[in-house]
Amino acid sequence: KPKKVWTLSHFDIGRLLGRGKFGNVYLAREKESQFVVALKVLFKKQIGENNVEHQVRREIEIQSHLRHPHILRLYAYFHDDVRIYLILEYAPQGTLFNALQAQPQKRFSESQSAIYIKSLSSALIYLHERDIIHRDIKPENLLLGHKGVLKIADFGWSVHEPNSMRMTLCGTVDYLPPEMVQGKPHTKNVDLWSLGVLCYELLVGRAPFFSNNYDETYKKILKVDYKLPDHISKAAAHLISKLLVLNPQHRLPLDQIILHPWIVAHTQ
Ligand SMILES: COc1ccc(/C=N/Nc2[nH]nc(C)c2C(=O)Nc2cccc(NC(C)=O)c2)cc1
Repeated sequence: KPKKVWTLSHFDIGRLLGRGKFGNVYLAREKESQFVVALKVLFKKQIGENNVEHQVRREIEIQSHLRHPHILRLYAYFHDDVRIYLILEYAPQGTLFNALQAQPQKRFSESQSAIYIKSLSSALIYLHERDIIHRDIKPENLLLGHKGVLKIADFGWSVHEPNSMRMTLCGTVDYLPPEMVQGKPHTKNVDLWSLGVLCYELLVGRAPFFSNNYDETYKKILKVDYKLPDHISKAAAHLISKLLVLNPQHRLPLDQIILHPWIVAHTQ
């Protein structure tokens, strides 16, 4: 099927959805079909200045071929002299980061958390089968579609609210696994660690190794130094303890995560 060449004139541009380091995300509607999308605008100048052209190309190449219910679609892309435009699936309920903040106790129930972890695990199985790793699964990079269906939405450029305090110049370090903190090469098992960090954060409302400065956080990560509040069930605590494991090879594999009693108990 010949590739359609898209231009900005094919779209009505709507409100700003969020800001990012390399550009902003706007609600948009394709004029002919009235199909609603999210249009992410990346500035070539910033991309050039930060030497991430190759990363942009690779991320677009990967993302445009992925088809999974829990991975945000990249439908197409186009560019002009100044910007690159990504035509992305629109997820109406916004980021999981925002949804977490909106919770009365800033945390989700065990059932809701298990549903999110199962959705993510199935997306990661799909990605790992294709040797795609390190999808940077933190709440800022996860979106909620119709009916609150979770979607991995990162391109490697986490798009964040202007006020998401956790953003540092290179993004939050809370989710880094020990091997990456030590600058060792990372394998797909980094995703298992991040899944454990996310599971903790969804249930508790803060990251397991959170502290006020990088060095403190790094120290805690390398010692796997975290505590679980009493309200966390034994089953959830068990799953987290099988993911926040120093040795990447000893982390619970994805196919066993979706069969874990805590996941099974909450997702039928
Ligand atoms: C400010 O309140 C909002 C509520 C919902 C949204 C929905 N965004 N949905 C998206 N679909 N596809 C993409 C890509 C996006 C997206 O990037 N959203 C986005 C980006 C940065 C920040 C936020 N903020 C929130 C609160 O979700 C959303 C965006 C903003």
